[in-house]
Amino acid sequence: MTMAEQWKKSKTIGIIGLGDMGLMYARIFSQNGWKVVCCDKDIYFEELKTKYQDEDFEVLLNGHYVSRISDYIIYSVETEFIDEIVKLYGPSTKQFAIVGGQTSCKTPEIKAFEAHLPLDVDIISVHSLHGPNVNPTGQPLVIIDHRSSRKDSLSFIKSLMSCLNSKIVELSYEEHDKITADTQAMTHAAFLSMGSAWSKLKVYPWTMGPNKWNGGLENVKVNISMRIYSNKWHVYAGLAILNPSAHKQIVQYSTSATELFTLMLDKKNQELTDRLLKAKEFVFNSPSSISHSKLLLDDSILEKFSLSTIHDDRAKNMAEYMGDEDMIRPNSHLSLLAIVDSWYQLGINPYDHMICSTPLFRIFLGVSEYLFLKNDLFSATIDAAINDHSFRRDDLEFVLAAREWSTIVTFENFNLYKKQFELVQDFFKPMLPEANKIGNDMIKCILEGSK
Ligand SMILES: NC(=O)C1=CN([C@@H]2O[C@H](COP(=O)(O)OP(=O)(O)OC[C@H]3O[C@@H](n4cnc5c(N)ncnc54)[C@H](OP(=O)(O)O)[C@@H]3O)[C@@H](O)[C@H]2O)C=CC1
Ligand SMILES: O=C(O)C(=O)Cc1ccc(O)cc1
Repeated sequence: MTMAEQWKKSKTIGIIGLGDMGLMYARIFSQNGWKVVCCDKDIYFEELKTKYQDEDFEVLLNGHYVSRISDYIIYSVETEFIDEIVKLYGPSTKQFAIVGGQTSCKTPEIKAFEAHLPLDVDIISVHSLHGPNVNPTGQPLVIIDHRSSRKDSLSFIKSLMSCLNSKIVELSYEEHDKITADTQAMTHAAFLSMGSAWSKLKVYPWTMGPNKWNGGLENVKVNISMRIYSNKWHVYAGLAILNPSAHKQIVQYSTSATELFTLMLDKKNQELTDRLLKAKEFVFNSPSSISHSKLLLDDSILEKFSLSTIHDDRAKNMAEYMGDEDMIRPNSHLSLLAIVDSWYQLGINPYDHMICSTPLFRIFLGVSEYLFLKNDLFSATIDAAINDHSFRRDDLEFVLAAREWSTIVTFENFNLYKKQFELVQDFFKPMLPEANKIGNDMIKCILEGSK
């Protein structure tokens, strides 16, 4: 019998926190032959026991029961509460077990483990860089071997994780937080701000008719923003507020959006063009970027993923029929210009982080790349930014929203984050199930195309 087979027979995997990610892990591990025990809060015990009675994993009363019998325990709980939860159950950890977490930000998680776990316990943490509705196959999975005193601890965790078929990336917790601040924090700031702006304007952008918010790039903005607002607020709050490296990136994003918008208002065409060309050169044409293959996310692939009931062919026909020469109005794409400007201002080469990126980050980079490298689109965008006022109100709300999010994160205000997030979420609530379906199809199509 191989070591992997022996571990499968002899080891118990414990999961504390049976929410979206905990459930995904519990299902995959148990369906692959591992013995899995899980829990959520004590108060949900009866409900969850009944709900999951036909699953291959077992639900226990609470984290004490899970901890005392498990050889590897994964805390899959809100980042904000990791310290108090590890403090509560950590002392019940089985002797010589291994403990890890799934939280999106590793500094508080590792600090909690160091503070509250017995010294005989090894610490090996994980982070699947995708949401619960994405197939883990081929997606990055970070493993952080922070403290292992036994030679086969890491091999055991890798053997367990191999059933996810993800791409394993080994990092320290500091490297993890630095990279995810560069990738996730700014990506989320952008899409959160788009959603906030639309909700302030009280528009569902996909209903605006054939010539506004129409086409592949707009579909990406809408679908990803809706996807983020379908998720739980604490996921985004935790990784933005608690990651020591993330604040600077989020503030830079709002500063870039403000400064670019000011150049547009002042009609400083040359200054805007020069600034964007410098950013373009740095992000897409520097020697290290050129060595990375481009994502080539084509507008035409994305056209069909619209929430609108008017599809693009019909939209074009209708615009022609109505004699609208311009058809789809060029957008200033402020949200995309601002992300590339932010990378440039912070000296971040986004391609360096590809091995450790989430699907949303890759898609955001892919559409930004498309905008900047397709010359006619790039110049039409700058022209629209200066001369076309049809997106001015949207851009103004977008800038205000970006600044609002950056202030909330800077002041580390979880309460305000929750309120602001849920206000927008409520506005879009009726559309979220449909948006999620289309978003999933879009992401699946893009990920399959990029393999
Ligand atoms: N969703 C995503 O896309 C991803 C999330 N992550 C990270 O994974 C972690 C879990 O996220 P996710 O599954 O989405 O969030 P969920 O809110 O769905 O799951 C967290 C669960 O932990 C429960 N919980 C809280 N306190 C305790 C406790 N004392 N004992 C047992 N369970 C407890 C929560 O209960 P209650 O709701 O009552 O508080 C909730 O059911 C987070 O840190 C997140 O940042 C990582 C990758 C992707
Ligand atoms: O892809 C994204 O950025 C998501 O929104 C899903 C997500 C959220 C939190 C994580 O820690 C990892 C992935």
